[in-house]
Amino acid sequence: MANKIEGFNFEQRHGKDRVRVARVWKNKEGRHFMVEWSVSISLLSDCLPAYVSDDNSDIVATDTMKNTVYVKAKECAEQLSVEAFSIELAKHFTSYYKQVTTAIVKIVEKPWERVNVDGHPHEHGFKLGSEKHTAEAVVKKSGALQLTSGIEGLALLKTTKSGFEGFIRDEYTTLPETQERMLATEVTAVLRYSYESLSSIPQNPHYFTERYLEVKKILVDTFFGPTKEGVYSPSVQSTLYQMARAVLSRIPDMSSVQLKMPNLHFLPVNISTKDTQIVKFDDDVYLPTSEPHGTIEASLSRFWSKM
Ligand SMILES: O=c1[nH]c(=O)c2[nH]c(=O)[nH]c2[nH]1
Repeated sequence: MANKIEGFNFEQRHGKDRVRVARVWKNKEGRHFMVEWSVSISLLSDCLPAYVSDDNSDIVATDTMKNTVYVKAKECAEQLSVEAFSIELAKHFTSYYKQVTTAIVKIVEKPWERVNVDGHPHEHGFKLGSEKHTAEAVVKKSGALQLTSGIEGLALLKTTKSGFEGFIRDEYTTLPETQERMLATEVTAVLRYSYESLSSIPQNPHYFTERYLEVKKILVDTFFGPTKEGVYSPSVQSTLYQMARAVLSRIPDMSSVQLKMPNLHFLPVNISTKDTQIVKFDDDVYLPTSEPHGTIEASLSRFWSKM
């Protein structure tokens, strides 16, 4: 919210970060379903008097925002996607309070997965997986919507079919060219949907979960290639582009993909004394590192996208 006050420009928003909620649903057959979410809410609202004249009468208390998360979780009779819940909450704040013009709700889902015991899915047992599903809904009073889904911490590694050659060589360069190296990364993806209003989104409560799983599969399959022969990566940049392109070409209702793919280096190990070599690297012993690491990121969007 931009305002002019006493000759200054003033922008403000308020909200509640990291409201943690877990929700369990039980079906008639005795199977339990659960999610754990960390919800962050930010409201753009007409509440200038609270800042400039000590009048809180237009303020939605952040404590109320926190309570609303639990009330809305209770009201969800069936399991729903993290996207659908973020839209539900954002819609509530913009429609319930006349002061609120825009609500931004971001949720990070903890990756609880049903366990298998002796090859059978457990009715009420879950274990923590790795990568996280995120969603952000920005909803305006008019019903205008911006929706993104995300993947955080998708760690991928392949032990061959990767190289890096032909880069700039100058008096600062020591990195040898190679057609054989390890390639490891931890993908962060932000996926923007093309829906622009609340009334245009798919009503199936699992729709966005299905798309999320589909995107994850496309990213992973493109990174690795076919199971036996794999696919050669001439750089992280090239692999990133192939991954982003595959998502946009196969998911029609996504308008843009932003990928961050750090290059997590595995350094060849060579150890020698002044007389002998104790360990000679033969694409076998590596020193895994996390610092420093390369940072490679890009976003790909359709021409008609508003991003
Ligand atoms: O795939 C890579 N891209 C780079 O930009 C880069 N830079 C570097 O040192 N190694 C690599 N690898």
